[in-house]
Amino acid sequence: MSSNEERICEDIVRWSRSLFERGFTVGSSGNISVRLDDGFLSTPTNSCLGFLEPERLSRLDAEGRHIGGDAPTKELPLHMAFYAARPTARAVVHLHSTCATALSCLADVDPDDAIAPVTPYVVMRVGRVPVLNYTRPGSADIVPLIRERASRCSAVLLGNHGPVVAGTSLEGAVFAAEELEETAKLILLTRGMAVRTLDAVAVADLENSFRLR
Ligand SMILES: O=C(O)[C@@H](O)C(=O)COP(=O)(O)O
Ligand SMILES: [Zn+2]
Repeated sequence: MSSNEERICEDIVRWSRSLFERGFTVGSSGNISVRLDDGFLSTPTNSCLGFLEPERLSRLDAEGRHIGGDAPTKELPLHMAFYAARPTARAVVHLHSTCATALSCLADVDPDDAIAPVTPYVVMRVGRVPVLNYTRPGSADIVPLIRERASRCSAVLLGNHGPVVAGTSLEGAVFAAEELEETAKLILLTRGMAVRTLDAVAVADLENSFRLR
């Protein structure tokens, strides 16, 4: 393993532990992958994000075939679909964070954008977040749904399941997943209240000035 790959493995372990310790995901839920120059690294299936070991992370070739480490997350089709749709994506983070998952279960959420632009930071970090129809966890049925949305959206909610966020770096994907969760919390906290959202001019200004693709 190159020293660069070793460093990325350490980063995956460190960010995963941080997310777990702050309650962004529990048990063995959630998974993370990173795109390398010649393949991918992912968290192993059934692993707890709080207790990963760098040498046991799954190694995949450029086509997503398992070539080393423990067996990869069963959500590999989902991760690979994001990378295919977003050439600039270097990392994908899937969590079962509570509030974003709650939004993914609500029948009256806008399926084209579950996260209203209530603060500037969510526009900068996350953008539009569609809700995809429910598919069984690990099923390749999610692939066409991701293909349809992911070139325009860096984050989605899997229906009745939870958030998935792609980023141009691992840190960026983690920050976006955290911001998505915190904004979902704000949306739930203010449900039924007269919420003022940012107008289209403000949203466009933020997207043009700050949005990472
Ligand atoms: O919800 C699920 O079962 C998966 O999406 C998940 O979060 C954990 O799956 P593995 O990464 O295969 O452990
Ligand atoms: Zn899941």
